[in-house]
Amino acid sequence: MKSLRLILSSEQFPSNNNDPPKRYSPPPGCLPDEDTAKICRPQHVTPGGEFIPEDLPSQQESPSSVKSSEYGASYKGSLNSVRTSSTSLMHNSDYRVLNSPAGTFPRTKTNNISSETALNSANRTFPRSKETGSFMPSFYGDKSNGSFQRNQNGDTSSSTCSSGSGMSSPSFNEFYDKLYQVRNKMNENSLSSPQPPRHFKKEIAIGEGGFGKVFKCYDQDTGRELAMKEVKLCNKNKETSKEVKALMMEIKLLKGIEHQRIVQYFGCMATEDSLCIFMEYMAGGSVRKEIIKYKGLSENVTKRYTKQILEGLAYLHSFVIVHRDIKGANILKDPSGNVKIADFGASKHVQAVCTSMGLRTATGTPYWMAPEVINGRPYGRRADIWSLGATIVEMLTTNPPNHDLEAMAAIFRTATELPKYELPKSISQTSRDFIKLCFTRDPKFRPTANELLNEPFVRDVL
Ligand SMILES: Nc1ncnc2c1ncn2[C@@H]1O[C@H](COP(=O)(O)OP(=O)(O)OP(=O)(O)O)[C@@H](O)[C@H]1O
Repeated sequence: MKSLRLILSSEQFPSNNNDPPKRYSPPPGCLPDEDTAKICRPQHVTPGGEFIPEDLPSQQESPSSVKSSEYGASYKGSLNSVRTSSTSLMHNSDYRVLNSPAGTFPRTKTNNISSETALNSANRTFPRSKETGSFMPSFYGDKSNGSFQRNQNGDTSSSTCSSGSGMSSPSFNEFYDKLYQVRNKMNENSLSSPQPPRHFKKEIAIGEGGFGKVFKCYDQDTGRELAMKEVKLCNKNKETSKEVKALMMEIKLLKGIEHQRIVQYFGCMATEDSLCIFMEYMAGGSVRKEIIKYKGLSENVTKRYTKQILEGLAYLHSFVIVHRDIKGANILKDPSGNVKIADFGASKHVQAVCTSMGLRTATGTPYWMAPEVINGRPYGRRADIWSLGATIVEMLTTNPPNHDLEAMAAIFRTATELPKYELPKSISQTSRDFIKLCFTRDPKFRPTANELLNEPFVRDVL
């Protein structure tokens, strides 16, 4: 087992892409000891794959009272480590096995990624390969698809497991119990959360993503305006129905996530030929549009948005939800110029629906993605922090790091090197330091959202 642990830890960051394939799973028949099992245990609690075991706060915080010093881990000293590339304080284990498709990947090869059009078409979400869960060539093998459930005895268990047995340690059950509580809390919240419209009028299309169009809608019973993401259902089959059901379940639960920095889901509806997801209408459109319109944002606006994104992330993370696709296009503005995080939790299901219909949903790029995500390695909430760093670069310069590279080249660069970007000369050292913190290569040393909220870059922003 010791040797297995060594393999596991040596896998964290490949120094060389030519390294031979490595696997997370122990050899057949091998029972994992507790540490190994911790890493190999199927980690996703929901079919959505957003709940990923890691160090939960000893007392799960109330979703409405996210406080700093969450999750026990501290990154203190990591700014120094960023600056000096030397050692940092150790965090508690922050490894998770990611089982589900996630993130972004190139659909088409663009010859000129630096062109606005190329980047726009390339910044959509893409399901990774089911087989590998990785954006890198499939070196790393094994991914499980754990889904969280309680058995009749009230024990928590996972429906599938990549490494087999050894899963009955009390601490695992304790851990899954905590997640179960979080899930229940969401469930409770969702009962009192806003409902989808019963009668509505579809208005103009306000945007289009990789999976369908987004329309403005008018609720004919209440007079409120909403946004509706419509995914066309064609070539339906059994698998499609299953995925649609899973999506609807997930949205029902995600309705329980209510926060001023999060775009509210209202519900979901499936008709014969389409699937509609109702959410809060954000009249200001996406930050991506603002970036393009104004050819980048000022440092002050960037700080303000960053603080608000961090507040939203801290809240999502308190539910152990990893967004996995933080980027300008998923940050939406309300009429007063405040931003909220959109598109969390459901995109994987939407991808699954489209994939089940044989649609090529592959879009997007990995420019915002953390190295551990690209490598198909265990990842968690800190992957969102890396993407936030890329989003800050996007806000300040109009493009994420490595945008001058073709998507595949960018994948390799992110997997092996620090991201390349050039900030305007006028940008302060405080901002530069903050971005570097987000780009802390080792997720163990990367700060959490709550920790970042105490950084000078955002601390005093009103
Ligand atoms: N709730 C909303 N309110 C207002 N506009 C929205 C809302 N949701 C989405 N939009 C607009 O629709 C556009 C497309 O959104 P969508 O989530 O479908 O795609 P995306 O995030 O740009 O790409 P992908 O989902 O493929 O990664 C957004 O960029 C935004 O301009």
